[in-house]
Amino acid sequence: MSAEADIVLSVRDMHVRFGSNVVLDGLDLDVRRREILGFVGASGTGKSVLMRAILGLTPRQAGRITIFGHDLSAVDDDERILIDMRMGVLFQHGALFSALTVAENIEVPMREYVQLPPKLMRELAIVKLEMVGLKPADGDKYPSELSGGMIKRAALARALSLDPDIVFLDEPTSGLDPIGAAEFDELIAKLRDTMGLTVYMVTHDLDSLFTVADRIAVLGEGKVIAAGPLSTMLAHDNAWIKSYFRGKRARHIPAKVE
Ligand SMILES: Nc1ncnc2c1ncn2[C@@H]1O[C@H](COP(=O)(O)OP(=O)(O)OP(=O)(O)O)[C@@H](O)[C@H]1O
Repeated sequence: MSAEADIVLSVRDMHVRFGSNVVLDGLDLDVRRREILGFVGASGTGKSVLMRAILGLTPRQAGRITIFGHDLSAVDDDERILIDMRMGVLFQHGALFSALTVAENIEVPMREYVQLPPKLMRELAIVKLEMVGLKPADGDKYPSELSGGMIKRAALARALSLDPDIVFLDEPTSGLDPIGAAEFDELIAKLRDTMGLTVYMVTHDLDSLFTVADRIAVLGEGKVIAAGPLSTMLAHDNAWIKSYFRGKRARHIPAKVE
């Protein structure tokens, strides 16, 4: 496979601003098939904006997004729907519908994109629940009856509803205790290994970056200022990257340097 074919998502010269606030200023990024890419940057640098712009939820002033080989500005509505079906999203805080049960939440993308008999949708929802380590009976619960970790898992099950090729995770371990966060990281790695998923993960969680990210991209001043494995970050001389990866909080974590 050529290096180009191995790129699932590429962003070129992305510009996003809100009024005079320039957030993304000529950003380039590549995401490779089956990798777990950790995306980091100081608070407010535009990580969520970039993710939302890739998903078409935030307008961009300029830039080319190519996903699964399709230039997004050149696809028609039908092609766009097929592309959207191949992308799963876990928004920060889970964002489940509170009036729906967990199983109904997982069925939302199925109802939106494919016509399936209700019984089959329920069976598929239960398969997704089991994939993320929840029990079939959890499907009948409402989000308010779940722990924080269960909400993240349920939201992940919903992101996996249509068997996507890539999932976008916005701070998936925020709000979890260290054990819960480590279990969630393990789950993401397992799903990548078993389903061949590509994972785009915005995170502030150093443990996640040290343990499951294959590559890390750092956002600063509207651009990706560094991208590579952890070893690249640990050797980088940019001041923010140095203090983030080699600062006081990082030094206790045993690094898995390649
Ligand atoms: N809809 C919007 N309208 C106006 N400004 C916005 C909008 N969305 C984001 N911004 C601005 O874009 C900038 C980047 O925000 P963003 O949420 O992407 O940061 P982030 O890197 O994800 O931060 P954090 O790590 O704190 O979540 C901020 O200055 C924010 O105020």
